[in-house]
Parts: sequence; C-alpha cells; structure tokens
Amino acid sequence: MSSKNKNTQLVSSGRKKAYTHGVVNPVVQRASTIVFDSVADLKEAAKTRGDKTLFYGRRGTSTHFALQEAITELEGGEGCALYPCGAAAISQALLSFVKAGDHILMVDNVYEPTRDFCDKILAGLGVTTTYYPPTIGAGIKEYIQSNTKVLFLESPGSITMEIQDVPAMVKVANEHNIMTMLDNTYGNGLHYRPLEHGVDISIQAATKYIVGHSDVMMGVAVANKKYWPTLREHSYLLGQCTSADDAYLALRGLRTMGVRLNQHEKAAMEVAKWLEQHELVDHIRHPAFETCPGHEFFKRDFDGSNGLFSFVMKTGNQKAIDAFLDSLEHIKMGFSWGGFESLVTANLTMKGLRSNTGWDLGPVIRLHIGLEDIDDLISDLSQALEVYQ
Ligand SMILES: Cc1ncc(COP(=O)(O)O)c(CNNC(=O)CNC(=O)c2ccccc2[N+](=O)[O-])c1O
Repeated sequence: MSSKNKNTQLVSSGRKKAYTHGVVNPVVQRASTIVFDSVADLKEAAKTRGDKTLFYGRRGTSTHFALQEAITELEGGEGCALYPCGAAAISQALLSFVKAGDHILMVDNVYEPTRDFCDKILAGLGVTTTYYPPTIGAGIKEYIQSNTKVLFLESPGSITMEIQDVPAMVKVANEHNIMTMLDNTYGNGLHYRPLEHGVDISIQAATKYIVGHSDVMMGVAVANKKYWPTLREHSYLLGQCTSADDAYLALRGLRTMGVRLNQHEKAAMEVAKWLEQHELVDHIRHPAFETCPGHEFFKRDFDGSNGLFSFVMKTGNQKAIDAFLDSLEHIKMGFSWGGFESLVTANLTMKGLRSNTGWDLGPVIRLHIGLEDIDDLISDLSQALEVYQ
C-alpha cells in the first residue's frame, strides 16, 4: 500500500518484486545488451522501450527503473530521467527544450558551472541568457522577451542562499507560455517539491543528499505529465545514462535520507546559532534564519532545512580566509556537499560571480554540516576564527 508520508516513501518506493526478485533491495542488473527469444518478444519490447522495459542498456535496467520510480514518487512527477551528474541533468534538461534563437531567464545566484554552461555552450548554440535577481519575484515579467522559452530557478541559490518566491514567478511564466525548471538539490524532494508549486521540471544533483555518502556522481530530473515524454526521449537521444551500480547506490542512499537530513538540520541549526553571536560574523545566510533573503518563502513553502548554509564576515581578506581554512581540523575544504562529512568553501567576495545583483558585503563562508558531533564542529570553528585576522 503506497503512502503520501515521505519517510514511508523513502523506505518503500521502487521495491516492486520485478526489481527485487523477492529480496529487499533491487538486483544490480548491469547491461548493454538485452537478448530476445523471439521476434514477437523483440517487437513487444520495442513498443514500450521508453517506459521501464528491458530493451537496451542506455534505456535502463531493473536497477534504474527502481530508482526512477522512487525519485518520481519523491518529487511527485510523471517520470524521472537519470544523468551522470547534476551538471549533466541541468545542461541536458535545458538542451532538451531550447533551440537557436531562444532566450532563457537564469537566476543570478545559480550554481556557477550552470552559469558557465549558459555563457560558454548555450551562447555558442545561439541561445541567449539573461540573469535575473533572485528576489525579483513577480517582477520577472520585466525580463521576459518574445523569444523567452525557459525560466530557470535555483532556490535557495548557491552560496548566498536567497530563496525565491516560486509560485509568483511560475504564475508569470505560465501567463507567457514559458516553461520552468528548478534546481532542487537543496530541497531534495523531502523538504521541497517544485512540481507542487507549479514548476514543470525539478532537477537535482543526486550526488548530494540522495546518495549521501560522497561516493557517486549522479543527476536526476523529474518532469510533469506535459514535459515528461520530451524529457525522456531527448535525454535518451543525448546519450544520458548511468551505471546500474551507481543507481543501486543512489537508491541505497535514498533509504536513509530522511534520518540523515534530520541530523544535518539539527546540527546546522546549532552551529549557525553559535556563529550568529560571534563578533566576527555579520550575519547568517541559512534559510531558516530571518537574516537570509527570502526567509519568508522558506517558512511558507519548505518542510525543513539541511546541513548547508553560509555566513558573511564583517570584514576580511584572503590571508585571513586562508588562515581560517588551514586551521580547521574536522571541517574539510571540498567542492561538494550532502555527504556525511562536514565541508567548507569560502569566497572573498561575490563580486564578479553575479551579473545582475551587487555585493557590498564581506567574505562569504559556506559550510556543509555533516554527522560529526556538534561540539567538535563548534570547537573547530571557534579555534579557526581565532586566527581569522
Ligand atoms: C545546487 C547544485 N546544482 C548542481 C550541482 C552539480 O552537481 P554535480 O556535482 O553532481 O555535477 C551542484 C554541485 N555542488 N558543488 C558545489 O557546490 C561545490 N562547488 C562547485 O562545484 C563549484 C563552484 C564554483 C565553480 C566550480 C565548481 N566546481 O567544483 O565545479 C550544486 O551545488
């Protein structure tokens, strides 16, 4: 019996006997070639090859089908396409729907490699991009052109964590027949489901919380009924596929995502509250804090937060940042988040990383709070801030 309760879904989804063969987890069905006993079998498989039928490795196997069903249920869509990483999910979802002469609207705090894809790849294909302020809301209307095809959102946005008024923006997009895509790596389907707010395609770097153990690169995109057929077929034609082993590991991570996120959220809130009172810290950029732009939309639309947040320093220079980073022991520098480990990245300024929103504040330090003991993390930050000068 299926359930609308998310933690039950995380445990139960994608466990049809056709995928598990009677055990708890799906089989790891590695394949390039599927063999058929008769012409009739081959013709039957060819008819339904795009819909969870064994036909050819690139179309997926039982392991992939189990993961696709689970993610589709988690995000509440019609179907889920799998990609080798989050960046591929973003770029291939865009390439599935734009053509030369189109224009897209991209949020200005978007994950930097997404910006680079727009500027270095889409531009070369004749697709133009306008970056809009993350807090623009319904004012997005002013940025729409006659050839605008896609409104791309990421909420909260990368590093500076602004949360968008998604329903207001989706309403404007629908009024102008513009499709919407949202990078939901932060909301992860448990705490935020873009399709419930009218977004057409929800994209995640499964690399982060879904996998949850920093050992698989994967992207997912879940589309609604209107856009699923095109996303599924164009992802196939663009050659997007993942290994059965990675699909198994992603599904394995999904099973504990609920309990892991509970701990990430609890620990991050405690660490952020400690940082908030520190004399060197200007303010916290954690969606659950009033000092985070768009906090009111987080309270209205999200069911929870996780281990990722940033804080802005009152002052600082690169020397102070480097000394701080080098003195951390438990919290490691690394270009990712969503695993069990605590990580840190730092930006001296956001100037130059934004094209339509200014930045006159201090350095930004982003933390991913992992599953270590909170006291150890706070002690680590306390001693590191002592050398931040
Ligand atoms: C919101 C969001 N959306 C998509 C992706 C990409 O996922 P992938 O890593 O699986 O491709 C990510 C990847 N997250 N990684 C990080 O935030 C770490 N920083 C970077 O990756 C980064 C930032 C700026 C410039 C270059 C990089 N980089 O390491 O490629 C993401 O945060």
